[in-house]
Formats: sequence, structure tokens, C-alpha cells
Amino acid sequence: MNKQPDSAADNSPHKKVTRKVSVAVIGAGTAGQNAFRQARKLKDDVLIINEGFWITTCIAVGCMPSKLLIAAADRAHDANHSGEFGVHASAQINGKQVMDRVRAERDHFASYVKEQVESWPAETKIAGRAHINKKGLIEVNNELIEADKIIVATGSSTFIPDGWADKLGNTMLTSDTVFELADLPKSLAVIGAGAIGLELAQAFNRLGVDVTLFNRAKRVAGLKDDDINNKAIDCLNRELTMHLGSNITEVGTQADTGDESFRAFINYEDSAGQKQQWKGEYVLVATGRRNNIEELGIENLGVELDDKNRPKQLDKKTGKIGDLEVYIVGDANAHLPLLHVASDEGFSAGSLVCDNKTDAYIRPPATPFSIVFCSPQIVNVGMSLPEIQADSELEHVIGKVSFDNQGRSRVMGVNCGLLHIYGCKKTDRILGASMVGPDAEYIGHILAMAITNDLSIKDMLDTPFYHPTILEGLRTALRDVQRLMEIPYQSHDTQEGNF
Ligand SMILES: Cc1cc2nc3c(=O)[nH]c(=O)nc-3n(C[C@H](O)[C@H](O)[C@H](O)COP(=O)(O)OP(=O)(O)OC[C@H]3O[C@@H](n4cnc5c(N)ncnc54)[C@H](O)[C@@H]3O)c2cc1C
Ligand SMILES: NC(=O)c1ccc[n+]([C@@H]2O[C@H](COP(=O)([O-])OP(=O)(O)OC[C@H]3O[C@@H](n4cnc5c(N)ncnc54)[C@H](O)[C@@H]3O)[C@@H](O)[C@H]2O)c1
Repeated sequence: MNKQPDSAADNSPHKKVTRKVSVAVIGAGTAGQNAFRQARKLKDDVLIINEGFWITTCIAVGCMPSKLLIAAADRAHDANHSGEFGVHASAQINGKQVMDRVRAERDHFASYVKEQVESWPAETKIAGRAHINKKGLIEVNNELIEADKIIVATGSSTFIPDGWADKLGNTMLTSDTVFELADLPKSLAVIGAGAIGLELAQAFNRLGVDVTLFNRAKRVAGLKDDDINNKAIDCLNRELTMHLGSNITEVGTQADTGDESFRAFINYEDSAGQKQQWKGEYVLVATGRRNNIEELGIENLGVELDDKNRPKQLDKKTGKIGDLEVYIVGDANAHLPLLHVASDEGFSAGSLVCDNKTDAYIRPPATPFSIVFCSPQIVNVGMSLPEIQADSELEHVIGKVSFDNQGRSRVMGVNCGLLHIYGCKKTDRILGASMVGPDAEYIGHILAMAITNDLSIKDMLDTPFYHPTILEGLRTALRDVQRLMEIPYQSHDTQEGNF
């Protein structure tokens, strides 16, 4: 299948095909396992190849351990910050127990995946690193495999700037290693204020670690709406030391300080251009992730990559690459490196490889939707503001609500935030939204559902909003959209504000 012309030399020492299969899935993370399960419903000869753990990045080192750490951190934060309610407490944090629970619960989730993987017949799975050779055959261990269709689900890996790993040695942590710490560190620099950096920096800080967060840009979570970005910085700054817009010039360790807690250092220029130094115990590098595709050999199947290693001709619905019998799904395609996307893409590709399956359900590409689980949460749904602004056809308005004084948010003492809803004047539909604030994960889901199901602003405003809820803030922003659109089909008088 999809082989390069014979002129392409095969450097492989393996000359004989050891197996022929209809479908080979490379990578057994969320996307790969979903693809494998779907494909096996109708095909007997499906093979899955995986290097490393089989319990998925999400469970082993991603979504789940990070949320477990955040859960502990939020408990500590609530205990330490209830004074305004007249409730005075001080959290006694046992770092070893915190980290033990993170791992124990992580292992609990992992046990279900392990059980599932163990139930697959031995001949359907290979543990090893796959490489596609110049003949389009998959080399793994001592095998040479010919597959009619290949699903690439190789995920992504932590990106570490050149030389940092050597310079920082064992003072460097990444999301792959941080959850293995036996105890909480005393101090920690986190480099990168993307989703990983923000979530972990705030969680460790709330657990009593002395955390300093660095980011090159004056942005957090890659926010593209300046007002939301500024509001997020304002809310986060209240509890976290952040050096945004700083330029890291050197990282390293200093020997013989006599104090292990100050072994690592970071030299940087702050946002005013002043030279500064940070010293502490560990540096958590969260400077992004890169898709695991470069060394796989997919060019030998005719797949072309752009300058950011993203496959050209990617069908975002199915992961299919042009008219090749190759599917690239999940983080491997570097499209939207999120769990639900990996899951849906794997499902669709696994359904589509079954050519005898007439009723294959191909999930439509999900409305772009992301949540960063810091406090307050950060959510983006649908089109971003720059995307909307770049399209003059989309006559847009921005409906706003501040959560700084919103009723229920204030009751709960979580009143910091801002929501922008981008509405389309011509269609009365939501184009996208960006938010930092309380309950953003729920507001985000409602907005994603509205966009996915093509609900109008009127449809949404005709839906009941219970009082008093933080979700009433969503209604205020929707009303603002409606007001700006000048579509007068609903009275603006309501109970809101009447406590
Ligand atoms: C700290 C952290 C927190 C996160 N939190 C969230 C969150 O809250 N919500 C969210 O939506 N997303 C989150 N994510 C992102 C989410 O985890 C990923 O989008 C998702 O796990 C990707 O799944 P995947 O199947 O594409 O890849 P993976 O699960 O990484 O699977 C890829 C597999 O392929 C294997 N592989 C790679 N190369 C080869 C090869 N050549 N041969 C054989 N096997 C190979 C890998 O070893 C791996 O087992 C988080 C990520 C991290 C790191
Ligand atoms: N809640 C979630 O959904 C969630 C949580 C964690 C991770 N993820 C996924 O994992 C992916 C990777 O997350 P991430 O946070 O590692 O990557 P990211 O690309 O989102 O953020 C990396 C940050 O590091 C900064 N940076 C890069 N090099 C730097 C340097 N030399 N000095 C200072 N700052 C530097 C960048 O400016 C950026 O802000 C995300 O895109 C997301 O898809 C999702």
C-alpha cells in the first residue's frame, strides 16, 4: 500500500514480510486504542503497535494526574482562604500523602485500561517502536509488516529547548516526571504559561510550594483576546508570582551550594529588560509539546508535512490523508492536541478503515473547545477573535459580562472573571467565545453545544436560567450580544439583579 516507487532503496535489513494485515494502528494512546477497538469490530486482522506504556498519556502523565494534583490544591486553597466567610483554618499539607494519592488514583484509572489491553489477543499487539521503511512496510522489533491501511496515533512529547536537559540535570522536571516526586518540592520555577504550566504552577503554589512562573510572551494559556488575557493575568496574579514577557538567557545548576533547595538557577531578563536571577530546587519545563511524527518515516507512505510537522491534506473529520490509505489521528496530527479530539478522531478512523461497514458513523469535527483547569478556569470555544476579525464577511459583535460583581460568583467568593461572546449579526448565531472565570467549564460546554447545534441567541435566551447561578452571567453576555445586534425580539427586563 502507498509504497514509494521501487527506485527508493530499502535500507532495512529485514527483507521478508513477517505479517500481512488489513489495518495496523501505530500508537496505543486514546486515539490508537479507540481506532483499534472500532476497526476490530469488523476486521479480524487488525494489529496495534505501541512503544512504552499502554495506559495512555492522558492517564499516565496527562489529564488525570494533573487534575488529581489540582484537586488536592483546591482543597488546600479553600482551607486557607475561608477567612472572608468568618471560617478560619490553616491547611496542614502532607506532601507525601498528596503525591501518593495522585499516583494511587492515577493507577486506579490505569487499571481499567490495562484490563482492556490485556483482554486483546496477544497476536493483535506488539510492544515496540515502529518505523515505516522506504517500501511503506512497518518495521518493529524483528518483524516486517505489510498493512493495507495504517492509522498513525503516535501522540506527542514534551518539547525541551536545546541543551536545557543537560544543563539542569536532575533539577529538571517535565509533566512526564513531576508526578513521580515522592514529596512536594520546596521551590519550583515553571517555564511556560500554556495549559500545562498554568495548571501545575498554580496547583503546586496552592500546596505551599514557592512557585515562580515564567513565560516568554505577556500571555497566559495562549489567549488571543487581549481583554480576556489581561483579565486572566489580573486574576492569576493575585496568588501566583508570574514573570510574563521575560526572556530566559541561561539555565543551570550550581554545585556545592550547601543547600539542595537552591541548586537550580535561571538567568533571565524581565519584561523591563533588567537582568535577574531565580534560584530554587526544581525547574518544571512546560514549553510545549511536539507531535511524534518526524522519525516515523511517514514520508515513505507519501505523506507530506508542513513546516510545523503537520500533515498536509489532513481530513479533520477522519484523519485521512488525501487519497492515501493513511490516517493520522490525535496529537500525532498536531491539529487540536486535546483528549476528546484524539478520542473522536481515533473512533472515526477506526470506523472508516472498515470498508465493508456501510453504517460507519464518522463523528463530525468537534467545535473547537478547550478548558484550562486553573482557577479561575480559562475556556475558548469556536472561532477565536483574530480568526473572526480576519473575515470581514462575519459582521461580529462582542457581548460581555464581568464576573467581578456577578451575584452568585460574589456569594461564593470566586468573583474574578470576564466572558466575551462573539456573535454574528447576520445569522444571530454564536461564532465563538473566550472566558476566564468561575464555572467556565460548564459555560464552555453550553456554548459548545449551542454552536454545534446551531442554536440562535434567541434560542438560548428562551432557555431557562436558574437563579441564583453563576450561569446567569452567560445570559447577561447573551443579552449584550442581542442588544448589540439590535434584534429586539426579547424583552431585556428580567429578574437578574433582583436578588
Ligand atoms: C500534563 C498534561 C495534561 C493534559 N491535560 C489535558 C486535559 O485536561 N484535557 C485534555 O483534553 N487534554 C489534556 N492533555 C492532552 C491529552 O493528554 C492528549 O491530547 C491526549 O492524551 C493525546 O492522545 P493520543 O492518543 O493522541 O496520544 P498518546 O496517548 O500520547 O498515545 C501515543 C502512543 O504512541 C506511542 N508511540 C509514539 N511513537 C511510536 C512509534 N514510533 N511506534 C510505536 N508507538 C509509538 C507512544 O509511546 C504512546 O503510547 C494533557 C496533556 C498533558 C501532557
Ligand atoms: N486542560 C487542558 O486541556 C490541557 C492541559 C494540559 C495540556 N494540554 C494540551 O497539551 C498541550 C501542550 O501544553 P503546553 O502548556 O506544554 O504547551 P503550550 O504550547 O500551550 O504552552 C507553552 C508555553 O511555553 C512558552 N514558552 C515556550 N518556550 C519558552 C521559553 N524558552 N521561555 C519561556 N516561555 C516559553 C510559550 O510561550 C507558551 O506560552 C496543549 O496545547 C494542550 O493541547 C491541555
